[in-house]
Amino acid sequence: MKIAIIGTGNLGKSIAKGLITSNAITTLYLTKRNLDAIQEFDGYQNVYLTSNNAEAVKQSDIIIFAVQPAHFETILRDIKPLLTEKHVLISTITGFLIPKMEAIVGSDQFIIRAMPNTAIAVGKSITCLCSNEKGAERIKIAEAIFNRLGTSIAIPEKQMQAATVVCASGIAFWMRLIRATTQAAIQLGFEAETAQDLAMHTCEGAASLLIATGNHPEQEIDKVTTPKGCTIEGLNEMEHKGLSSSLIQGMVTSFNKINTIKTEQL
Ligand SMILES: NC(=O)C1=CN([C@@H]2O[C@H](COP(=O)(O)OP(=O)(O)OC[C@H]3O[C@@H](n4cnc5c(N)ncnc54)[C@H](O)[C@@H]3O)[C@@H](O)[C@H]2O)C=CC1
Ligand SMILES: O=C(O)[C@@H]1CCC=N1
Repeated sequence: MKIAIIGTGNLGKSIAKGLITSNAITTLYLTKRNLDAIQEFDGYQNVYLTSNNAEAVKQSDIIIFAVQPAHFETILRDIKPLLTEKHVLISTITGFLIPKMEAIVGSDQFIIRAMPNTAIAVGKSITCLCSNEKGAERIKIAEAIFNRLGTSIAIPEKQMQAATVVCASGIAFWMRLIRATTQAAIQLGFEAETAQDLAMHTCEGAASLLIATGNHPEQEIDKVTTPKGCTIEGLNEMEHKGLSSSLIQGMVTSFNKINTIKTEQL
């Protein structure tokens, strides 16, 4: 696959790492205005670094946009004359709706929106996808790419904002939980490095159990909570302090914020 990433920042770099590691590319063009920050990709076979978006678009079939929302419209207008029937446009841009993209490049383009997260760098992103009518003909290509870099799921565009909070921002939420459990482990006597190992592998184990079994979290909790034991004592104390409520309220607040920000201000 000949892929270009337009805007190789935090997310673009994560996607690039995933694509390179999984050998998913024939050629990969990475664009950024200042190339200093992406020199780590210099020297990989068939990976080209450039600040010339037009060049990257001309040389590629699949164009993944990962710029800040405020920059996207200008970039789309600039590359519009270069688009041909080979191009599939995949936008990761938060809050930039398909009708707005169609108004710029036309509804006859293959347009897909993807909401991955930074775990794409290690092939573990859950990526939500939606497309315009034309793009539905190419959604399989997007699924093929993102399934190599984790798991993908097709959703209606109206759920993309919620997917952003749950999956993209979700990485930050889970990191904070891992950090908090690490701090607790240190207080309980582990060295910092060991404490983090214990916290992150336990987190991975919990998620893997649910993925492998399809069980509900409470089924797995029931297996751990010995009557009158330490687990239920700790769990109930966390709930008295508002653990579940705090997470739910935080995510709803995050969602409300996304819905109030105009694309130009994001
Ligand atoms: N960071 C994340 O975890 C996620 C981000 N997103 C979306 O992805 C987009 C990018 O987010 P980040 O990577 O966090 O932002 P970022 O600011 O780290 O990266 C954007 C990159 O685009 C480059 N850029 C700006 N103008 C350009 C141009 N004209 N040509 C080429 N490159 C240009 C910038 O130099 C920068 O490196 C945003 O729209 C965000 O909503 C979506 C899901 C997750
Ligand atoms: O925090 C943000 O607004 C963006 C959207 C998802 C990840 N970063």
